[in-house]
Amino acid sequence: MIETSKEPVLIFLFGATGDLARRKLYSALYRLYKRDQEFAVIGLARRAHTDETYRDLINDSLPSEVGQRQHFLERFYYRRLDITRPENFATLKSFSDELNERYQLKGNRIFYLSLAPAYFAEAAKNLKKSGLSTTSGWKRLVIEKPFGHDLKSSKELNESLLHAFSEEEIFRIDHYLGKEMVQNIEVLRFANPIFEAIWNRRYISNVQITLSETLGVGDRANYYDQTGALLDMVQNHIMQLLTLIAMEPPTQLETDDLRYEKVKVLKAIRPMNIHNIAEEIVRGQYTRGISPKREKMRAYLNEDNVRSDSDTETFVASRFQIDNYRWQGVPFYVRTGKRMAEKATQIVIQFRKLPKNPYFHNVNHVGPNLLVIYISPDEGLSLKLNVKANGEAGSNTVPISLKFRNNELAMENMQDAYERLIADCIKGDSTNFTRWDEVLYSWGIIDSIVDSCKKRHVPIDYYEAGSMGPSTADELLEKHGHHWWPIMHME
Ligand SMILES: NC(=O)C1=CN([C@@H]2O[C@H](COP(=O)(O)OP(=O)(O)OC[C@H]3O[C@@H](n4cnc5c(N)ncnc54)[C@H](OP(=O)(O)O)[C@@H]3O)[C@@H](O)[C@H]2O)C=CC1
Ligand SMILES: O=C1O[C@H](COP(=O)(O)O)[C@@H](O)[C@H](O)[C@H]1O
Repeated sequence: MIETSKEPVLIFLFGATGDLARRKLYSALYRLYKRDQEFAVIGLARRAHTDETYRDLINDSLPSEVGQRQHFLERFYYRRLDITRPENFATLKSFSDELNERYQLKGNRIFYLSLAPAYFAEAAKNLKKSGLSTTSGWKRLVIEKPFGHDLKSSKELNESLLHAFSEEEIFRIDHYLGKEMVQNIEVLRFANPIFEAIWNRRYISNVQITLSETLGVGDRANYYDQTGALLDMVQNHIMQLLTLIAMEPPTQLETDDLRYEKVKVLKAIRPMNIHNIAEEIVRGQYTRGISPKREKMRAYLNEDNVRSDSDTETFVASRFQIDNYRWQGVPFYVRTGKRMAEKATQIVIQFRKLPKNPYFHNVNHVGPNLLVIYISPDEGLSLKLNVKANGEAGSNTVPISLKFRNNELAMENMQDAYERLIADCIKGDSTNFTRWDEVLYSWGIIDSIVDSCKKRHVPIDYYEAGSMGPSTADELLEKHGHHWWPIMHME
């Protein structure tokens, strides 16, 4: 049983009618409620709702098997609010004091900004101006991604937030850091001395990080068409996974020890420039295609609210190089995209070949050792080895996999990413949230890509919806003597 702090809290949920709230946040709050977390929620957005119709909306967002809904729903209240109107914030003050008394919430407050990023700074400013962020308990600001749209805007955003909240009170959420197997990377690496010995350029040939999605842009084109895969997925989730794989062992597992090590990796990633960009990155966009379920899928350009001449990338593949002792010369290949053949998040660590292959007569090819970290939908690990083929001559080998799989029952009872991160926020534990300097250095790398792509006019390569991306993404690895490992499965 996972321990959550029982500190009660009043949650101000901005963007209460939005996609993220409906798809993830209400079910995460339900699970926290089931673990006896005490809270009340004021849902905030512009459209008209009464408390009752808001509770209906939440009810509809919960999975069908959820029981005991009524008591859970009763702690949700709705107030109409436009972020751009400070007077709307002022009217919340007496209501929040009333809820604080009614539910004995000790003045503790979380302001969760599940909003378009353009509103983050204004929301923080109005929270301060209205006095809502002054409270007798603790206060925390949870801020969704993306944190700015480039280095300059992220610095401006951070400065505005700091007028109302301190760095310790700002929880920049990256839901990948709440995933079970992402949190397991640190344990796998630092609790197993056998890996520490070989986790470096002498034994590792390359690292491959894949975040593939089958979904298209859906109804989020207003956001996505301005953003693209590089900013939506690489700047945050992929950079975080890469730093967890590449960081040095921290001396302790305290919040800042881990984050310092992650920042060191980000500082060592080689920025892109106009001379190398065309070699290091592939930008793709999906055309129409057929889904694995044989359904027709539209091209990105035909999706609702996408500009008809949009050159937004829905796929990115790139090679990153880390200029430090441990990783010099080891490529970190990453790829992510919408409308790909399969939904999967996995990391493959490919070890170097034998220095000399004594099994060259072997009928089977002696493949490299692979450590695969399955993040989703499968959760587990596998280590690919070569062993003697049963009953055959000793020189004949077969590949086998040693596997660990999170068992399904355990997975059902496990916290999901949002639940775990909201619980951490209530506890005041920011280990799995992004510190400001992580954001800063990550934007530095992304800016170098965006600027170089513009100057070199890196084109969009088209891929059929339902495929694994454009063929140029394969060529990106082939020219370095590597290839993408297909998505692997645990069974
Ligand atoms: N959806 C997802 O899968 C993910 C989203 N995120 C991030 O979460 C955040 C929210 O995304 P998402 O839920 O998809 O966005 P949506 O567009 O679905 O929702 C936006 C919410 O903001 C409200 N809103 C819009 N304008 C105002 C305003 N002026 N004043 C007050 N409220 C306003 C909307 O309600 P109303 O129109 O009624 O005002 C709605 O509730 C974004 O930062 C996004 O990047 C992060 C990871 C995944
Ligand atoms: O942050 C985001 O993540 C989701 C993918 O998350 P996952 O947990 O389902 O892998 C992505 O669809 C969305 O575009 C992006 O904003």
